[in-house]
Parts: sequence; C-alpha cells; structure tokens
Amino acid sequence: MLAWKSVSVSRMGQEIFSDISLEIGQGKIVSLVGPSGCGKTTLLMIAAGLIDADSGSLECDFRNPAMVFQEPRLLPWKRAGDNMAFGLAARGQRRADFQHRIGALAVTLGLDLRDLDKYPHELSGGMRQRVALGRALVIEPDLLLLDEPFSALDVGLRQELQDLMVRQISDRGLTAVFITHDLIEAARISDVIVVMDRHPRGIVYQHQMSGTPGCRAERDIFNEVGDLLAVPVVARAFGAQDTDRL
Ligand SMILES: Nc1ncnc2c1ncn2[C@@H]1O[C@H](COP(=O)(O)OP(=O)(O)OP(=O)(O)O)[C@@H](O)[C@H]1O
Repeated sequence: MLAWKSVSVSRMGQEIFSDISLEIGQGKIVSLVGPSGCGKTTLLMIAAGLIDADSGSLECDFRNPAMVFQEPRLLPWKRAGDNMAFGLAARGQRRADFQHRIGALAVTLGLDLRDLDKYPHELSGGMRQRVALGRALVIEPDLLLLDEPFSALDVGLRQELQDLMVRQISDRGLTAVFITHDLIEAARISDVIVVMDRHPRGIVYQHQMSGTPGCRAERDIFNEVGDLLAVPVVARAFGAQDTDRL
C-alpha cells in the first residue's frame, strides 16, 4: 500500500497543495492527471522519497521503487546495455551475472541485442525510452513511478509503449503511479484516474475505470472519457467547461 496522508507542500511561500490524502492499493495502476503546475510531480517525488512534505505523512509498504521520467536521462558516455544495467552495477552485482537478464529484457522491450552496444545519441527517442524503462524494470521494483514517460513520443509509438508497459506491470504484479496530461492515455492504462487541479488546489475527483488496463476497446475508452469530462470539476481541470465543444 502507498498512501499520502494529509500532505501539504509549499515552495517559496506559495502553496502547491494542502491536505492531500490518497491511497493506492497493491497491484493497481493509478494515473495522476491535471493541468500543468497542479503538483503531480511533487506528489510523485514525495512517494519516491526525493522530497519531504511540509506536513502530513507518507505510508509506503513498497521497498524497491523505480522511477521513469519524461526525458530518458541516460548517461551519454555509457552504452545502452550499461545504462540498463546501471542499477544492478550500483548494487554491486557482477556483469556476468546479469548480462543475460539485460539481453532478455531488452528484447521484451522491443530492442535489438545490437542496440545494447550503442550510445544514447545513436538511438531514437523511442529506443532511449525503452532503455529507460528497462533500467527501471531490471532492478525488479515493486513500485513503478512514471512521470509522463511517453509524452515526447509520437502517437503510434506512444501507444505501443503504453501497451508494453501495462503488460510488464501486469506480468510482474507491480503497482504503478503514472503522471500524464492525456486523459485518453490515463483511461487506456489505468485502474483509477485521479484528477488534480490548481483552483481549487489538490485532488478534485477520483474515477475507477471499468475493465482491465490494456484490454479495453477504444470505443469504451472514449465513452468513459466522455463521461468523465461531463463531470464539472473534471471539465474545469481540463479547461473544457463547455463540453459540447469536445
Ligand atoms: N523546487 C521548487 N521550487 C519552487 N517552486 C517549485 C519547486 N518545485 C515545484 N514548484 C512549483 O510547484 C508547482 C507544482 O509543480 P509540479 O512540477 O509538481 O506540477 P505538475 O503538475 O507536475 O506540472 P507539469 O504537468 O507541468 O509537470 C509549480 O507551480 C512549480 O513551479
């Protein structure tokens, strides 16, 4: 279980959010959506233990979280394979012990074994993000924290990587928190959608999706997003009060 309890954060005298409480159950994929600056990344950073809240607390039963960011953040002087293995090498594991695992994971993520010998600048944006996903998964996390990992990719590639990610999360029984600006993306991959806003600050709505992530028909996804946007606080968060225009 992961739970933020009455969490508040201010920066430079400005409140980002106050009194947020949210609980995420084991094995669930939860998306945080909402306008820029509403505090999605801040909430995720607290879960990752990278920043502290000013007040409130975090309860986390997970012991091995991994994070994936919008930019792959690969080390440019290391080859793709060494980037993927970074977490294992940092834990003192020997290359001979994990080389096979890296190769198998790379193939699962749609990379060619030869790609592992390339430097980040020799890879496409999609390949770099596959390496970043591999670097997170190879440490066998129990919690995956994803901050807009696919938003820089074009639509087709984004959907392929969403499917791949959902399959990995499901096969490995992971719990995941996923930030996105894209409500359709959230509806495609999540069990629960949490809508945040800036006015009022904080969580304004939570929606339990029907069906299973990665298995929903496109028509059902669009219908459910349409229903969600008919909720006034959600429409307001997405700047779409006039839902007839959507
Ligand atoms: N270290 C910091 N110092 C000052 N202000 C900060 C700091 N970190 C975040 N903020 C401010 O807090 C607010 C929330 O930022 P955050 O990145 O959490 O929002 P977000 O919802 O993830 O936005 P985006 O969707 O644009 O990434 C923003 O107004 C941001 O400028």
